[in-house]
Amino acid sequence: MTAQDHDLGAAGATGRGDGDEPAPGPVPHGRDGDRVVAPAADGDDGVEDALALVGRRSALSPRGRQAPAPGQDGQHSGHRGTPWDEARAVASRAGRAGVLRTHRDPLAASLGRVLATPLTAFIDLPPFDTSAMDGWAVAGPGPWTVVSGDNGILAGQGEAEILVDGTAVRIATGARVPPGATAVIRSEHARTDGGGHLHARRQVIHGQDIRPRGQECRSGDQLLPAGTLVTPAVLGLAAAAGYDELHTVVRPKVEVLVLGDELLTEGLPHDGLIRDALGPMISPWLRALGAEVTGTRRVGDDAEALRRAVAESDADLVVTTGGTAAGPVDHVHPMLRKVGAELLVDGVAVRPGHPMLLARLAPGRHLVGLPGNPLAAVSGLLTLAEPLLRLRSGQATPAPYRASLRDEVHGHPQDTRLVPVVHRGDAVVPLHYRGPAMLRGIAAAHGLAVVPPGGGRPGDELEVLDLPWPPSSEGCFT
Ligand SMILES: Nc1nc2c(c(=O)[nH]1)N[C@H]1C(S)=C(S)[C@@H](COP(=O)(O)OP(=O)(O)OC[C@H]3O[C@@H](n4cnc5c(N)ncnc54)[C@H](O)[C@@H]3O)O[C@H]1N2
Ligand code: MOO
Repeated sequence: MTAQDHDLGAAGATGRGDGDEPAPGPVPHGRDGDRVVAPAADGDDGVEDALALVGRRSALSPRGRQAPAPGQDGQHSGHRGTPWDEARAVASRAGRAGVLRTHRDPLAASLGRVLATPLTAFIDLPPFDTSAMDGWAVAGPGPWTVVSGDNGILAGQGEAEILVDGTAVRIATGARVPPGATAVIRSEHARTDGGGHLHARRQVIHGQDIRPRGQECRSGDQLLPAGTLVTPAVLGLAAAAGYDELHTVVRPKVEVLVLGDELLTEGLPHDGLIRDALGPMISPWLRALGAEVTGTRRVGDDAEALRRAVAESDADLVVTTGGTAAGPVDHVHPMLRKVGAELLVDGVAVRPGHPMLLARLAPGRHLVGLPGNPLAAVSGLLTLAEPLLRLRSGQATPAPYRASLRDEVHGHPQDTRLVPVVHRGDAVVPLHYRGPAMLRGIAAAHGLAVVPPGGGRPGDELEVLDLPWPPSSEGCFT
């Protein structure tokens, strides 16, 4: 396989008291030191909205600045973060920066990549007039004299002799229709008599059951545009159209760094330690978004190990999990400052996940910092990593998709909310268990509804970010 550089890029809460529902008053849930006193039965810890309502942030664009020191600037100095849609636009622009690498590979190796150039028909399809049924090719009106016995014309044979008017020949599905034939009669719609003649049992229409040459496409027609994801069906079409290899965009290389000394990679949580939920989740999710994940490394809460891992990485995108806030071992901001990164997005006005960030490490190389709370990490994945990877892997941008909300979802006063939903008929239904530290809702979800500040009421048409895999079942937490 040859890799070549191509410049394409330059080119539920249904009122069961989920704790993430803000209350109408100034502070929704009481805080007790580190403990948040949430009103919820099945919801989350409520911290996000409590923090929002005490107004931690002012509006301050991070664009063009180096990473600030925690407590000195950035997300911990009181700014509210980049509006959600603006953050996605910045991530898209980051994904467009630089050059897309493309290559030509055999069909099977191209599955899951994106077409770098349109799929154009080399030939007419079908390439010849083809019988659509097993039966008889006939010429002119019947009855017809049968001109050959045995199997007649089979699929895969060269061009047959001209069929003269008043004659019929046996033909198989997929065989070339002989010149002169005017119709194909299915075997069950015809009978032969003892005298070697064929009689139709029903009316014969000119051209019936013949697939004419070029019915699906003519040579030179565009079958699929650049930017199309190569699915199994695309492989089939490409093969039918005569392709042996496909010209696709090289998947961007992504490395995942999982932060946190409290994380276990196996067994049951114990003694304050918990299982790493993001290591197993982020890498396949990134693959589903079009990335080639080169590895997932656990770097603990070691500031120097994190700096080294980022400085030494040759990935197009580094994704970190955890350590985005201002705790004593939250090393992402200081590390970005040390490696001279430029913060493009430093906090987003979205719940959960507001400490998420996007930084430029070098021209065409970026870092997405996902917050450690697992649903907040998903929010960061879809807000920042998804648009960046979509552009970086050459995928076409789908039109935003909206669906009607079935049940009310309370809004955050200023921020967008991303709420796990399932599709039910024409509507989406919000799921429970959607607190920032919970995965139970998203694991059953078909997508995330984008709930604007102020909330959504039944019947509102909300944008839905579908998850990059087919819905498996109806969610059971509505
Ligand atoms: N004083 C403030 N504290 C916090 C704020 C804030 O604005 N001011 N924001 C809160 C929000 S919102 C989030 S989200 C988190 C973000 O924290 P970090 O990105 O620094 O993440 P950690 O502190 O490392 O972890 C947070 C939480 O998530 C758990 N975690 C981390 N990694 C994993 C993993 N791989 N699998 C499962 N769980 C993980 C970790 O144990 C913590 O419980 O900060 C809030 N605090
Ligand atoms: O509440 Mo945090 O949202 O987990 O970003």
